[in-house]
Amino acid sequence: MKRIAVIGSGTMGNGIAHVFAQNGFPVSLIDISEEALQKALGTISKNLDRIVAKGNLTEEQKQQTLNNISTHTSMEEGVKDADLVVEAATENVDLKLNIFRDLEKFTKPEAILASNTSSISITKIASVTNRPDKVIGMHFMNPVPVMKLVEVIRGYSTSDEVTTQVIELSKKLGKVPAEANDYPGFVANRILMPMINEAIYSLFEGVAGVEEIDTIMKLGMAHPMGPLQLADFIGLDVCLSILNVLHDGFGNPKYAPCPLLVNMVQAGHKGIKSGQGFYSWTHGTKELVVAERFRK
Ligand SMILES: NC(=O)c1ccc[n+]([C@@H]2O[C@H](COP(=O)([O-])OP(=O)(O)OC[C@H]3O[C@@H](n4cnc5c(N)ncnc54)[C@H](O)[C@@H]3O)[C@@H](O)[C@H]2O)c1
Repeated sequence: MKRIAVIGSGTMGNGIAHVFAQNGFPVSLIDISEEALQKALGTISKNLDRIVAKGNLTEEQKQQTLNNISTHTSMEEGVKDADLVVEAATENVDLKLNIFRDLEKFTKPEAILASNTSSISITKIASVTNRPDKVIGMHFMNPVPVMKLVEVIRGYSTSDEVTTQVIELSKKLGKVPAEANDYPGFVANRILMPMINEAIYSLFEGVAGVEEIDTIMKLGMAHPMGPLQLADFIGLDVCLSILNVLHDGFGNPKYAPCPLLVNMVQAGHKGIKSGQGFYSWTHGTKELVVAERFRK
């Protein structure tokens, strides 16, 4: 696999383009918004500066990395030569199905089509193409240049050959791939989201406060941050939507989202992105201040 196309240049797309480009792959970065593309290039350049400052990359390698990236607002133009497309557009089923219908038309028939979706069925995405054996999940973690894991998700019809190719490619990026089958939440979110939901239930039922829950899980389990802080980072709306996918997909009440989470999202308290969640983020992300509502 030589030429890569990345669809969507937001949080994940710019990181995915960055790691491919830094590892010598020519990347077409595609977004419907020219502004998003320019922002992504700025973010990639800043992130590369950080790697240069640490002595892990030369200024020349930084330039080569940036030269490996071309930007496009036309999907047809951006994907025409791609051997692998990684779709990292907004998490919305209909939007992704439309993108994959277009990819079926605009890519070479042998191209592998991957999605970075957190929760949408790879099998469902594959069903709108004529090559379900070549459709696969490549679930990178945020921030992509830092996080080692790629959860490789096999749809119901994904071939062994394509899975092996994607696993080998992930290793070439310096990542550690781990294979999972396509069931709701795959592995990462199937385990993470119930933990976050249980933390929210513990708060909702008055078992402990925000700081106590996060301190217990952070220090007791050696997690880098507590589950409530992590939920604020991920976005409470994103957590709610993934819990709904688990709840609907398995029909098991153990995945039912905590009513407190539902209320917070309805009130627009979505975590860092809205400034308020379990913590108040109005002063930035350095200082942890428990949101007023949860102060004792
Ligand atoms: N943010 C995370 O922590 C995270 C982690 C793992 C996986 N994901 C998954 O990655 C995907 C992207 O998430 P994100 O957080 O980067 O979203 P984001 O909102 O930051 O970026 C999405 C980008 O997609 C673009 N876009 C929308 N429709 C498009 C189209 N038709 N063609 C091309 N571009 C289009 C938007 O303009 C935007 O720039 C989602 O599927 C999400 O579930 C996110």
